[in-house]
Amino acid sequence: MDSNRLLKIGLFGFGCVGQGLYDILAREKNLPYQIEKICVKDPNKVRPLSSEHFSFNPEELINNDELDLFVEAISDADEAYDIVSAALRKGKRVVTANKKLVAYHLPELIALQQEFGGVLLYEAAVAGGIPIIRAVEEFFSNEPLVRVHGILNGSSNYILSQIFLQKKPYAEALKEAQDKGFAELDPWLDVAGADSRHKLCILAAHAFGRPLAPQEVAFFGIDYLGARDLEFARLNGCGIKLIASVHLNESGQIVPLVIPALVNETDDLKVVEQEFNGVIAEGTYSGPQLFKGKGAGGHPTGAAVLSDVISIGQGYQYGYKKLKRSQTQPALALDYKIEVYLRTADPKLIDVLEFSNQRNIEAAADSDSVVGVLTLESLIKHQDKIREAGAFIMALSSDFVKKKAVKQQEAVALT
Ligand SMILES: NC(=O)C1=CN([C@@H]2O[C@H](COP(=O)(O)OP(=O)(O)OC[C@H]3O[C@@H](n4cnc5c(N)ncnc54)[C@H](OP(=O)(O)O)[C@@H]3O)[C@@H](O)[C@H]2O)C=CC1
Ligand SMILES: N[C@@H](CC=O)C(=O)O
Repeated sequence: MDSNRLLKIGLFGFGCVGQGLYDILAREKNLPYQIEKICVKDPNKVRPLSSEHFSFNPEELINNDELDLFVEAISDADEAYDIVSAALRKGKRVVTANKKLVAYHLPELIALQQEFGGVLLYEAAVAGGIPIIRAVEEFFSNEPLVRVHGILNGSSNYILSQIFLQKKPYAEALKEAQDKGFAELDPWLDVAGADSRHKLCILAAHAFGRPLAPQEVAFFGIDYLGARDLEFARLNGCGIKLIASVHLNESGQIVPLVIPALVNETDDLKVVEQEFNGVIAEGTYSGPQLFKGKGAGGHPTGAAVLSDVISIGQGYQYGYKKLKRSQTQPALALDYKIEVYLRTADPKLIDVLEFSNQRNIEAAADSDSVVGVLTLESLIKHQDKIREAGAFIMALSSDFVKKKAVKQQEAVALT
């Protein structure tokens, strides 16, 4: 292939991410890439480009052999799966930003690449503009990682910043995250922790050679955060961040979890505000390194997609080095213990969870708050009950390790 030739891109999706990529390519005129055709869904939508740029039929793009590579940036993970797997079956090169698609189908997507000779990159799917997949895949390819943890969802981090720094109500902050294009089409994915879970599953494959199925990972979010929880955090001199974390315990078993956590002033993640993400990759020898950058938004995500486009154009593909080297797949460390705070209107939930070292923090007319120790098994098993009860649960530290002194809380009136 002529290395100076303009490479033609077939783009799926022209929302926040698709337009972000388009805009960057329009500004960076020296790059030998051109978006040739864009597939979207709604024929009645008013577009910023003329109609000849668009198609409403994914197959028209997939079957167009003049296109050199594809970028998939649509909002529907199931339809994205159809598009990406069809393109890989034709041996095409594909870049996707869709974390749910990758988290649910990674082993199959790897197999499709091997069988048909296509390539799939997805840097934008985890932590937006931060090159964290490339860092754990390449920089840490030989150094064992102790832990990877951090803030992987820009919308919920934006909401928490607005609540803590600007004292805005939750609903207003969520609306802003949606208006700015940070949130998923279904924002439950962001605020309930499901989007962070998808990203954690992908990270675990590259960091520990252990692709996690989303069903294996317990997830909790900020959707039930209330005034009493904010007061509890403030009383302890802490903020709250939505943390996704994965590490191996002393027996080599894996501990994945998504859960809000208290962060104090000395926590490296405390400085990560607004739509930024922060990921700490802790190498056995290199120690902890904080990667901080914009986790959502058209330009940061478009830039990550563009980096993949350029890399794929230059022949790069993931080596899945740790995955290929791993002899056995670590089991979940079900007996792993984690210190948490729980506030619930259903006192029976506290009994069901089987806390150890339980201490009562507050008994109010409408809810009880306790701190204590729960096992990973209890969190996995009872996560639906916790959600259904509308309870708010958070870890007492962002790495689940450092013990925190928790002050007794006076009853505070809900505002
Ligand atoms: N927003 C962000 O900051 C980030 C988003 N992502 C991921 O990137 C992807 C896109 O997100 P985002 O740009 O925010 O989403 P938007 O909702 O802004 O845009 C989605 C686009 O997908 C198109 N679309 C939906 N279904 C289909 C379909 N079946 N066929 C063709 N086109 C379709 C829509 O078409 P139409 O215009 O006709 O409605 C729209 O153009 C998602 O997977 C998201 O999780 C990843 C990182 C960051
Ligand atoms: N909705 C996501 C977008 C990027 O992945 C987020 O808020 O982080």
